[in-house]
Amino acid sequence: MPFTKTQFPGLLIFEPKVFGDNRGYFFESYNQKVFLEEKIEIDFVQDNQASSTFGVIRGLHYQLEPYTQTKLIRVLSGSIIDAVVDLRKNSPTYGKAYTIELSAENKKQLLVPRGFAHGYSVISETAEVFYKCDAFYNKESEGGVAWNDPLLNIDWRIPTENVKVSEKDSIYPSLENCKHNFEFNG
Ligand SMILES: Cc1cn([C@H]2C[C@H](O)[C@@H](COP(=O)(O)OP(=O)(O)O[C@H]3O[C@H](C)C(=O)[C@H](O)[C@H]3O)O2)c(=O)[nH]c1=O
Repeated sequence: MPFTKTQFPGLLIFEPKVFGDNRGYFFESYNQKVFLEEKIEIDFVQDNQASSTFGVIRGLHYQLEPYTQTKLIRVLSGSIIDAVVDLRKNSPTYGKAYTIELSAENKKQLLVPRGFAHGYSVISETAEVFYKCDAFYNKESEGGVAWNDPLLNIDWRIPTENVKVSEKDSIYPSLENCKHNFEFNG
């Protein structure tokens, strides 16, 4: 079964079957049939790709309704610590953070439902991250939570004294002061 549940409802680890041989490997990085077999029906509409160097943190970001995004995240090269925070107000894991190492080597993917803030740190020299989204980018609906919120206590596994973040990522509020939350649909 290519999907592994986490303690966070709807947050799944996806590990497609990898076909290795003396040339290298092949795998279907996404196949709608595999998701539909598990009753996971997502209409992805946008693919994103970002390259970052060691010590970068991007996040923790979300988009507000009606532009909330489900994301399927994987790493094309290098390694990241992928982090999500459950912002679904009635979820049993509301306010909790989850982290996982995603890498070109482990070929793991993370399926992040709508209602989570998402970010990642780069723990290799460089990392290229690719993710599918089921809603379009909408700058005006962007929001975020502080990557260094002490209550979230995310272990980014990089030295944070000289972390590389964008200007907007250095001014997002802590979760406690974040005025946004989302519906939880079980
Ligand atoms: C996200 C996005 C950005 N852009 C433009 C806007 C900026 O001119 C430039 C860089 O955007 P930003 O600094 O917001 O990129 P990230 O910091 O990687 O943002 C992402 O970081 C975390 C990890 C996420 O999960 C989100 O997908 C997204 O918020 O790309 C676009 O044109 N389309 C897009 O979908």
